[in-house]
Amino acid sequence: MSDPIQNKNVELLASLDHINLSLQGKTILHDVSLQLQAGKILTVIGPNGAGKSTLIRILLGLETAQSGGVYRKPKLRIGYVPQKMAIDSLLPLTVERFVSLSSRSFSNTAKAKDALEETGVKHLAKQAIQQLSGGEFQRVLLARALLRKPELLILDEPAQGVDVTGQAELYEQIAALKNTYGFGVLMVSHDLHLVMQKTDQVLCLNQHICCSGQPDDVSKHPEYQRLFGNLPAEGLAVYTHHHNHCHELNGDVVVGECKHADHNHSHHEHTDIAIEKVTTKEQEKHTHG
Ligand SMILES: Nc1ncnc2c1ncn2[C@@H]1O[C@H](COP(=O)(O)OP(=O)(O)OP(=O)(O)O)[C@@H](O)[C@H]1O
Repeated sequence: MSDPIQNKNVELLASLDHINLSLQGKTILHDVSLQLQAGKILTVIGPNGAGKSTLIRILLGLETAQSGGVYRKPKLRIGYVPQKMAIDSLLPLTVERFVSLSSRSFSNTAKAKDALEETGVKHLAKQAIQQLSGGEFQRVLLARALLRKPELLILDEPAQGVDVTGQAELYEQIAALKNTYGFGVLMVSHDLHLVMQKTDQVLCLNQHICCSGQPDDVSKHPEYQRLFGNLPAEGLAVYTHHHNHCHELNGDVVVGECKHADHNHSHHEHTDIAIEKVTTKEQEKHTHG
């Protein structure tokens, strides 16, 4: 984001400054800048393979950019809700224990319960972590992140596996928690319409920053329109691809073997529209195909 901070009173928590990263000869991020401020929600949207998770990894210090600057406020406390987390199905682990284990004060289950209450899943405290639904698990991960008393909360697709009503509630809750605690939020999302309502700034990423700004402005931007626009809100389903199949470039599901080794990403290498209008029939194909 090239705009300078307008309000000097807003606390800068972290920033990326003209970040460039290539991996195995492929550009992953090109000249990406952003600023994260206390009390503000920045949402990064972009098609699969756009570099959203990589951008988070750079902010967290897990990946190093080839050029550009990364700033984190000294001793910045970051709460992180990952995109996915594998938990051993045989591990006897209650929700309460899972949350308290990840805290520095791991013996304090009272704090874990408070955090679970804040995210609306206290009633699940004694349940086995493996038995949770997708939406419940995301709320447990959110509770776990809150225990760190974050100044910056980073969420990588927090609403995956959550139905539309649940997604709206989750974004509502994140915004409410942000208002209560005043932390800054960086969120990666595919949920264009829902996310727009709760975010202060949107950054549309596709290796480079296609456009950024306030949600209303971004949604009218030609680059945003090219990537996500001209699709009616009604009947539009944007979903994360956890594939057991491949697509043709036109979006059709390939019957038979995938041509590419990495079929999770290969079909997203083109830079045009990478979201699909899913009709009931197509959804059925995805479910059963
Ligand atoms: N270690 C690596 N080596 C080579 N390429 C990589 C590596 N890690 C990630 N990539 C590639 O970088 C690109 C960006 O990946 P990233 O996970 O950041 O995208 P994303 O926007 O989060 O995608 P999604 O929405 O599918 O989660 C992808 O094309 C991915 O295949």
